[in-house]
Amino acid sequence: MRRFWQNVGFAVEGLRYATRTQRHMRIHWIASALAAAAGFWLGLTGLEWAVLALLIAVVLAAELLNTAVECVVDLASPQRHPLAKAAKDTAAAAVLVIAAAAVVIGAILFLPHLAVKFGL
Ligand SMILES: Nc1ncnc2c1ncn2[C@@H]1O[C@H](COP(=O)(O)OP(=O)(O)OP(=O)(O)O)[C@@H](O)[C@H]1O
Repeated sequence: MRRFWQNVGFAVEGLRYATRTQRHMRIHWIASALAAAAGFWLGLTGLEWAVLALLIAVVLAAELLNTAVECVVDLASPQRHPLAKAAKDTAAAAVLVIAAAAVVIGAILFLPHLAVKFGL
C-alpha cells in the first residue's frame, strides 16, 4: 500500500512538472475549469457530465504524454535530428487531434443547452 501511494506521489510530481513548464497544459486546465463551470451553469445531465469528464481527462492525458515525449527527445537528442523533429511533431499532432475532437464534442454537448437558455 505504501508503494501505491509512493507511485501516486510520482504521478502528481509529473502533473506538477507539466503544469509548471508547459503553457499548453495551463491552457487546458483553464479550458477544463471553464467547461466545468459552464456545465454547472447549464445543468448538464449525468451522462453529459460523464462525457465532459472523459473529454477533460483525455485532453490532459494527451498533453502529459506529449510533455513526456518532449522530455525524452530533448534527453536523447539535444542536437537537431529529423527523427527528433518527427517525434515531437507527431506527439503534438496527437494533442491537436484530440483537442479538436474535444471542441466538436463540447459544442454538441453545450449548444442545445445554450439554445434553451437563450430561447433560440
Ligand atoms: N532535437 C530536435 N531536432 C529537430 N527538431 C526539433 C528538435 N527539438 C525541437 N524540434 C522542432 O522544433 C519544434 C519546437 O520545439 P521546442 O523544443 O522549442 O518546443 P516543443 O518541445 O515542441 O514544445 P514547447 O516549446 O511548447 O514545450 C518542435 O516541434 C520540432 O519541430
